[in-house]
This record gives sequence, C-alpha cells and structure tokens, in this order.
Amino acid sequence: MTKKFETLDDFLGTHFIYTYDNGWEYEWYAKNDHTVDYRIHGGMVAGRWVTDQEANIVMLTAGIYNISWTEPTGTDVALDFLPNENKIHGTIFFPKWVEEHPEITVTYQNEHIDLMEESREKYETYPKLVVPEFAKITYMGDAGQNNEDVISEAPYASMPDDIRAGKYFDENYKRVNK
Ligand SMILES: C=Cc1ccc(O)cc1
Repeated sequence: MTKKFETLDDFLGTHFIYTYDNGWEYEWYAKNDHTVDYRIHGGMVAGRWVTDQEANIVMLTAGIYNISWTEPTGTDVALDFLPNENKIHGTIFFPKWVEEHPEITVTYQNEHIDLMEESREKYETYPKLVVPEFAKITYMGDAGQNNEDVISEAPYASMPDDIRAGKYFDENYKRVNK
C-alpha cells in the first residue's frame, strides 16, 4: 500500500502487521471509529486473538493516530501509528496475573470473557508489567471498515507471510479458501 495517510478516514479500515523491536509480532485492524480487532503472532501471548474490542481512536495531527483501550483481562494498551513512516509506538500495561499466567489469555477471548473477568479477580494485578516498544510495519492493507474476514480465525505459523504474499485475501479483501 502506497497511499499517504492524512485524515482519520484514511486510517479507519486499514489492516496492519508489525513487529515490535522486542520481536513480538502483532496484527491489528482499525475496524471502525470505535472498534479494533487483533491477532498476536509472536511474543508473551502469541496465539491470542480478539474481535470487536471497544477503543478510543483519534488523529493527533495529519497522518498520526492514537488508539487506547482497556481489556477484560485488565490489560491496558496505548498505540501511536505513524503509517506514513511505517512506524508504531505501543505501550502495553499487563496486570501481574497475565505475566504469570499468559496461557489463560491465549485463546479467542470473545468466547471466554467470563474466564478473563474471573482471573482478574482471582489473581494479582500489581505490580503491572509495562512494555513500551517501537514497531516496524511489515504489511498494510486497505480492508475497508467492518470487514469481518480480516480477523476471523486463530493465528497459524505462516499466516503473516501468507498475508504479506497476497495469498490470504482476494481482490475484495475476503478470506481466500474459507
Ligand atoms: C494487548 C493487545 C495489543 C494489541 C495490539 C498491540 O499492538 C499491542 C497490544
């Protein structure tokens, strides 16, 4: 994708894959002006995926976007996207229990909200693990808003490469071989 991002509308509907400088690989979709979907391919909670997470999405200045949300696990996230520079800065604030039991969160969260809420009461919150990192964007796609095919299945090992190679979505940004 070679477009220049200028407005909030340019950003909404965009699908990204990026790798943080600590090696963690994430896939994230600006589904609409208040909703995000994501899938985690590498790092402490690789294998986790989430759809329809409510988020605050704003443009700070032309082509620079801030997104923040709090999750049912108690994890808080703040992301700054600079898509014209293929760059992101993200900070993740993990409760202590996610650091100690990451495997509980490695699932399709939407089907296990009760477990996330029970776990955040049962285990400890503090001290939190704060992970501030820059990331390099390795893929950008214009999926359009409210496209349910973007994040629609669990991550598998070659998925980021399949997406980057153009093997995963058809010309209408629908999942191939569904
Ligand atoms: C915890 C979720 C999360 C999603 C995307 C991202 O870049 C960082 C954290």
